[in-house]
Amino acid sequence: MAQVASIIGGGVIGGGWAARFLLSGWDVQVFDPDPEAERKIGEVLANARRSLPGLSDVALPDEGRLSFHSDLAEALKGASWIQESVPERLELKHKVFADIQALCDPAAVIGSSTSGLKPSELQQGVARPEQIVVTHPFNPVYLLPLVELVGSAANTPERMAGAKSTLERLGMFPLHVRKEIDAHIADRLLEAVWREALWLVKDDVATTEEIDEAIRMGFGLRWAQMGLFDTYRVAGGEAGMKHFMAQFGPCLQSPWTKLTDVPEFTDELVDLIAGQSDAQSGHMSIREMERQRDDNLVGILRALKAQGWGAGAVLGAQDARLKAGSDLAGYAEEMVDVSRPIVTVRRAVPLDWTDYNGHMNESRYLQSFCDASDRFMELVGCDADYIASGGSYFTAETHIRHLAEALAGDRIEVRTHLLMGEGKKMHLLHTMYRGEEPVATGEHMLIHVSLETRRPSAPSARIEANMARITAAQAELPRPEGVGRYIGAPR
Ligand SMILES: NC(=O)C1=CN([C@@H]2O[C@H](COP(=O)(O)OP(=O)(O)OC[C@H]3O[C@@H](n4cnc5c(N)ncnc54)[C@H](O)[C@@H]3O)[C@@H](O)[C@H]2O)C=CC1
Ligand SMILES: C[N+](C)(C)CC(=O)CC(=O)[O-]
Repeated sequence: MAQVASIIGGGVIGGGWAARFLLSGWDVQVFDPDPEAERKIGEVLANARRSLPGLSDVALPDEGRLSFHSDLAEALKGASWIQESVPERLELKHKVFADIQALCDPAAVIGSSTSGLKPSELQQGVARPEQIVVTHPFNPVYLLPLVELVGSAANTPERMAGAKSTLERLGMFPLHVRKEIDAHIADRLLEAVWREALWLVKDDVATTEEIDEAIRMGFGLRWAQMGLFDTYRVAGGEAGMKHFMAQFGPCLQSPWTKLTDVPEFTDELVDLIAGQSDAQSGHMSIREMERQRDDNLVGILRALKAQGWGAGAVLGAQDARLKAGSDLAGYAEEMVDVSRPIVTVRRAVPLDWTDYNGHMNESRYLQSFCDASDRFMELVGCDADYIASGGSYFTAETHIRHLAEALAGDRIEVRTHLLMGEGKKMHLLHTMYRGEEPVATGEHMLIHVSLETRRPSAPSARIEANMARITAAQAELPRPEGVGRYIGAPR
């Protein structure tokens, strides 16, 4: 049975949490007095569905059930995680916690999305302080892995460990903030940069657009992958951080920054900033900007995943977790039902696989079929150890047919039919499905080779035996439609 998350407050951040839980297979129950909450969450979810599933190279669990409740007790029913995301006002959060604790399971975690309040402040005067922890996420919650996990002396190590493990299973990176402090770690940094930026606009040094260019064309890109200290260590040259500090430390004493002075939010300043911001990007709606942001983030995150670095390493670990729990894990020759086409790929179409036509680019069909061939090779015994011992398959010929369009976020499955597996030859027909609709076929002839001579060679006896077993098991299957087709209108 799916686990249940209760989302209390479904605005920008609550909506993002709802998407993160739902697409990770949890049932989600929302409580928000705003009559527009259902529509707003629906729009956030639409963006999340096209971006989050494709971050993984393995299928996410089936989506959970989403429901909206006007009765708080109903929204809390069965919830093992309760995420509070109401406006940032301490007295409101206290009232909400009192209402929640009167009705919820005392074993459930109550996570607060607060950007700045300390857990000990949130816990003041509540019935069960130990139940409440800060779980501060980053927008968009469904894509960014960071969540600052902050407890107080009232929270036991067991409760903190339990919360951490749940967040990890959601594909997030819980950063344990060891000492509670106003605004945790990340918002302290963000506030400092924001304060400086406001001064630069107020003093007419730069426009909002020029400041954004200064970030996204340079150090913003660096920060996405190495953060502040590793970046500066490298900037110190061969002598590293000590040299960097000796060279640039004195600048901190000179008036490079306005530090903690806050410009007064006069009507004039608000109009100046909002006016420049409208001129900069007012031609796009907020939803359009969200989609552009998501496209960019998915590209960056997937590039980092290929490097196994930073946030990309978190994605890689999540993929490994999802794969380990699926039928596509490891070498399972005896466990797989080979009497029908074998599932060799199950995943969603990533945003960065789509092209100017708004659908999956043709190169990605080949990539998926290549992944399917790799999985099939593994199943017959041509796994990593076998390849390291010097034998492998090369693809000699490929024919792909496109039958329907696959769009970003679509869940696709490749089922593989062994048409012939004898001696050096392995003839495969992969069919890609969305649900039960065939989207494409890929017919491939692979030849077994010696990686030493780079010439065709006989496979191992085990591979031969496995291919014979699968050929026999699939012999009764109807010959798949389209096998042997060449380019041209069917005759
Ligand atoms: N917007 C941001 O960039 C981030 C905000 N946060 C934190 O998340 C929390 C929520 O912020 P946002 O989502 O931005 O605000 P928001 O204004 O978009 O959403 C707040 C939602 O709470 C609902 N609400 C008000 N009273 C309620 C009640 N008694 N019970 C249930 N729902 C109620 C409102 O109808 C609204 O939908 C704040 O604590 C904020 O500091 C955390 C990370 C980033
Ligand atoms: C502006 N903010 C303080 C609400 C921002 C955050 O808390 C985190 C974020 O997503 O930038």
